[in-house]
Amino acid sequence: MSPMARFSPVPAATDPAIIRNFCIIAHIDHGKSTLADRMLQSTGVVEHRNMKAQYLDRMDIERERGITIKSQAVRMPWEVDGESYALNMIDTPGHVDFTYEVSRSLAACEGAVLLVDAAQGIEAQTLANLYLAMENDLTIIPVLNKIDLPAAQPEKYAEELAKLIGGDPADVLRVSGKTGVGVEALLDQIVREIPAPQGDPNAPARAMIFDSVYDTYRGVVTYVRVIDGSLSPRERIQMMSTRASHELLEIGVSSPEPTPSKGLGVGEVGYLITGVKDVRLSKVGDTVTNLAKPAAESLPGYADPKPMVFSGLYPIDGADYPVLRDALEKLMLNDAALVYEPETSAALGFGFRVGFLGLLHLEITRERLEREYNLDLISTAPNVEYEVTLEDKKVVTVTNPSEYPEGKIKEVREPMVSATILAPNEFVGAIMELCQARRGVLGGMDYLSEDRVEIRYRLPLAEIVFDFFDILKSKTRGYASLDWKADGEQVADLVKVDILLQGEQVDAFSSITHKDKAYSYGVMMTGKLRELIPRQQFEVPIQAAIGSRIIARESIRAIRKDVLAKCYGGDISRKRKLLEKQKEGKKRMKMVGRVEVPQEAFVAALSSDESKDKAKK
Ligand SMILES: Nc1nc2c(ncn2[C@@H]2O[C@H](COP(=O)(O)OP(=O)(O)OP(=O)(O)O)[C@@H](O)[C@H]2O)c(=O)[nH]1
Repeated sequence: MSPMARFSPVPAATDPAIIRNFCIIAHIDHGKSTLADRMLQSTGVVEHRNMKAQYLDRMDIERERGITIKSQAVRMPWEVDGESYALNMIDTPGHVDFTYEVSRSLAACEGAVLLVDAAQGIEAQTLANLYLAMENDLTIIPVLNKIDLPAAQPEKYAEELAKLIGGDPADVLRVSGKTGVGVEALLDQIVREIPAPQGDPNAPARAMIFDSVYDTYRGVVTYVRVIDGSLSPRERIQMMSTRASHELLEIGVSSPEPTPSKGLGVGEVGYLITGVKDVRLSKVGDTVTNLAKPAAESLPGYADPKPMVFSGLYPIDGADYPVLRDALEKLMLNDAALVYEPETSAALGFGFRVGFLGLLHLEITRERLEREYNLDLISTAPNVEYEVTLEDKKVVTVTNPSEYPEGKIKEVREPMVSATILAPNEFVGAIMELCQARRGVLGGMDYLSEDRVEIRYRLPLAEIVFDFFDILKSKTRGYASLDWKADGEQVADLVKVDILLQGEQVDAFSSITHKDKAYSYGVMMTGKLRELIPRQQFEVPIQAAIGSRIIARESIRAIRKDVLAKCYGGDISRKRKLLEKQKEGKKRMKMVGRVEVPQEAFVAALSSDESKDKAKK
């Protein structure tokens, strides 16, 4: 059958009975975006010749890295037994940093396609997403993808999947997003199994915002799912959390290009444009209602995304500070999860302390700043947020090691996560060893099948957020998968390690670490700096210290050479020339006390190898 054979136009007035709202949930790389592409083709909304891989991933970075960052919603027509239906598909991101996007998308659906790679089986985010879908009472359609792969084991994994959600392995659909096999049967199944949306068409309008995106030409485009009532163009709407009202300039559906419509009714998914310029005014999780006839109660919202990782961003060239400030302001219009505030560092000058959802979010933001705004940036070593209680009971929140209070400290609390790791049995020992070394506490262990195990640990966020996943992957030959979520905080034995150059503290290198790891951080950093800082006219001691106690020490020997030595002839103009030349070179140096530190030393010392690996992915 040709891809166009089953095409029928989107029905004009959408009766909720023919609407199906669904999302595709999966572990990263199990093929969501590829399957979404194939559905767009099968339903005829994207013609074959216009098709490009990952149609819905519009940002350059998304395409290059092959990952989905922003969710998208598309409406597709589909016919079953001679009846026309409107399917709203919401594509969701898969990386753990963006879990909050998944939960928002789920709340807009009645059903979810649970996609599992037929060559990999269930992974940690398969479970995490499945649990999220179950919490939202969604109908789950289990599907094995990539059955075209020679390594696919559909029988084995159908059984695993059926056992997990309760059902018959024969009911697990088998598809290939690559070849298109089984995709039409899946679309039929979506129509048959996922319930039509229910809502009161005569009630005051209530629509839930599940995404909002900044567009340079159109301002903020807000994606909503209508629960009750309807919204029409030109009416005034109200955001229920802030009571702010706006005029609806345009309303429509994405199919997949934005197509204006006469309105959106119960169960429909579409977009709104109000001329608002800041995504924070169109908050995800908020309820949109009609200003003239407002709803009494808003829909249950979801939590605001909370930044987990903080890092200082500094322009290498101090003159770029205003460019960085404007760039962050613009990025924030499009990224409600990004938070920042100005900060100054004695070593690095003026910059910003920025909060991110995770390391991938940090890397992507930094890359966008450098690429889209032509900036060269130094990012300081990332850290989590600590809560410090002083002897006088005052509580200080620390997102930057240099803010760590000097006074008498009663206790320090650090954020914790509960982590789930899935791996083949043979790696249990290696995984436990790693988690133990990261101060983890075993929560439990379950066998999913005879050769796959789910291990649960409670760990400090700081131990898991930076290089944990890379190490886990290498210890398990790439077989383990990891998912985690925030899980309160705990009191811990933490200290601040300072790095001193010739007795002068360099704030950019300070770090908050567990007491047991302070020594190794000190040794690592002093060693790195000894390599990176050139020799000076005098000897430079490099020390690592906790308070006034020195825990590691290196030193850079002095150079003997005196630049003026060769001018003993006393020619004053030659002397001056030499000194001028030296001054030029010094411009690219930062002075820390009397020590000249080249800009590159900061960049190299602060860029950990693991973040470079991430950037390559
Ligand atoms: N052989 C084969 N490869 C597939 C199939 N579906 C996807 N792939 C490949 O699997 C990889 C990941 O696919 P994506 O569609 O980008 O995965 P995703 O789940 O959307 O990834 P995120 O958006 O990052 O969560 C790509 O290299 C695809 O080409 C399939 O049915 N068969």
